[in-house]
Amino acid sequence: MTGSPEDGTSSETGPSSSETLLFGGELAYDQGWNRHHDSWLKLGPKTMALSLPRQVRVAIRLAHRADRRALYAVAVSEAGRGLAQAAALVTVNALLAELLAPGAVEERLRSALPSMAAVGLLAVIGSVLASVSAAATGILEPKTQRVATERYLALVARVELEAVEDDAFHRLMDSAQYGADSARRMVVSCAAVVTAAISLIAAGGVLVVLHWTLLPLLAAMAAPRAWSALAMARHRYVSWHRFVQHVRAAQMISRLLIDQQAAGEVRVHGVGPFLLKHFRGMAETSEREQTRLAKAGMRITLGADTAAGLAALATYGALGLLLWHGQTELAVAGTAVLAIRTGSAGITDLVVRVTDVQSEALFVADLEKLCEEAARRAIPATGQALAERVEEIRFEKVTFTYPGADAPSLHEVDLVIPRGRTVALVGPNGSGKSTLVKLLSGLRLPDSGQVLWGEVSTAEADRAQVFDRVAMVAQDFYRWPFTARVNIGIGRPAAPMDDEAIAPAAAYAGTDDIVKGLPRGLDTLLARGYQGGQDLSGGQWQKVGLSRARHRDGQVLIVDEPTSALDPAAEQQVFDRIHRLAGAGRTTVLITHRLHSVREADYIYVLDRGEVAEHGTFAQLMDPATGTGAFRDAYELQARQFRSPSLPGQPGPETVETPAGGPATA
Ligand SMILES: Nc1ncnc2c1ncn2[C@@H]1O[C@H](COP(=O)(O)OP(=O)(O)OP(=O)(O)O)[C@@H](O)[C@H]1O
Repeated sequence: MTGSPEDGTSSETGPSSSETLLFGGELAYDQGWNRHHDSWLKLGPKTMALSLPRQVRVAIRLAHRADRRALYAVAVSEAGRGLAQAAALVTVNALLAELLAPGAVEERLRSALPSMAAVGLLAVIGSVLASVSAAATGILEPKTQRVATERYLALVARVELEAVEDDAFHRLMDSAQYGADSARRMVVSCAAVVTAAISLIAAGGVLVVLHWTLLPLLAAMAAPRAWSALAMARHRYVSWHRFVQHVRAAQMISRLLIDQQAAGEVRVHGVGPFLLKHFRGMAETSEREQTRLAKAGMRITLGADTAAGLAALATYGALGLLLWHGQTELAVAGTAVLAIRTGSAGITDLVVRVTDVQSEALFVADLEKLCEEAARRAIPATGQALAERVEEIRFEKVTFTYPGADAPSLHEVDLVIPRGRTVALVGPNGSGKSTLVKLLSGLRLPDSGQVLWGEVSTAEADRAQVFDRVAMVAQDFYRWPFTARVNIGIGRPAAPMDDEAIAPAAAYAGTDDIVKGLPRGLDTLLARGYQGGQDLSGGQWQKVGLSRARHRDGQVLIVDEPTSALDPAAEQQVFDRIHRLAGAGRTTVLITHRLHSVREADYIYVLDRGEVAEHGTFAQLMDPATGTGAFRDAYELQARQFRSPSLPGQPGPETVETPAGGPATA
């Protein structure tokens, strides 16, 4: 069956028509787990059995780190349960022998009493141990997940910025998130494997003692069910990988229908019915898959149950024959029936659990891989110490190319930032200003040349010390979905965040006035979509960002486009404050396209296509005798936009005079 994008129906195989229309083809999330698709299916029972100990070790190591006592409790109680089952089988054998022995009924009952009591006691012990195991697993599960998550998050937070922007590393991070959850589930599955294995060994052992022929009969009975469990697990796994995309896409469409940002268009453009139709299209595809899976499950189970039934018939027939020929006693046959039942359930359970452990282990392995990779790409925790007082930061022939880029973003840049001065970086879009400050602050390292903090280059320095001295308001500074207080205080997360500590920073950038207007003042949540949450305007956020940088109190303040969203009065105020800070001994690096605001900078570097086009003081750059014109032309272009010939008293564009007296060129 094929469908059309208009009716939202879908074909049996391949992408649905809704998928084709909305996503341009089969929607394939670039998730790490996709890579497991083949690897798991290639695993035969032998490989699975051989690799099992290693997977179990990984889970146990994590659980051990999470809660040693709970892990021991699970191990001991699961082992105890298996042993109790074995003991129960042996005791039942004795009990049946006593009950079926010749003699008076009263006599037989009396002699069987201890065995009866023992069977009862063993059942109680088994249930107590099962409860202990369930409780301990309940404690262990979330802790194991937390330990696994914390471990990789701590490592990931320390990797170089380059790794964060690397697609391959991102993919690994995606699958590692599943790994933490898998580690949790693996603990449960491992505990179940222990129980299933012990009860199987117990049943097998008892059968061998009773009559050796019963053991292969047990295997014949259990094999079809084990096979069906394995076959169904594989079916579900393949199906999940194929159809998880559809399910996710349907979820994504349903989220769009209630998305705050999309809400306007959903209503005004009538997008609602369109999305709803395709939601159904996507959901129906996965529903069809569920139906197919259910039918396949029915066929497999029917086949397996028939085979198991025939094997059971053969087993019980064999038992009957043994009895008939007097090769075994009735009591022994009774125990054998119990052992066969326990054993076949044990084998099926074991296969299912081992399959679970195996598939979860693939994700746990990803987690391990991520941790190794994150440790390898971590920012070194050691390095040369910076001088107490760094007199200047110097770029010496610094060249830097982003990974995968064709051309360098910075090329042989030389630049000096003296202590306590304001240095402005200006230049057209994409000229390398933001890249330069990333190298300055140690977030990136040069490919060649060096960035020196005093005598120490950032490549050799203890980078934690470099970061410690920098306060930064980047162009895309982060809007934390926390309270206003935290949004300022997070500039120095280890310091107190009380009113006294936050107030000066809030006042510095005019955030105090914004806070006064918030319903809960500093404790107002700045995140939409939560109760009591509120958003700010772009300019208000910019003030919060500046307050955060002020609160950080770093020796070097880097402000990248600090006023792009501010009104003219606020903009003037911010620049005044930035310059005042520099006067107080703080070094300031200012990136801006508002060229009039760099008049007061001590030094200006003009970048163009990753190179320093010219540098000097404002007066030098504006003077045709000393400036190349790169800065002066841009400055004049901006200045002219404020002068309109239609306004009385304003000169026309063609007659504009530069401050240095030279004619302006457009
Ligand atoms: N993460 C990145 N990966 C690859 N290339 C990048 C990355 N960031 C920036 N670039 C490239 O490096 C060059 C310099 O970019 P940069 O952001 O430093 O310019 P800018 O001067 O700050 O620009 P703007 O004034 O627009 O903010 C540009 O060509 C840009 O496309």
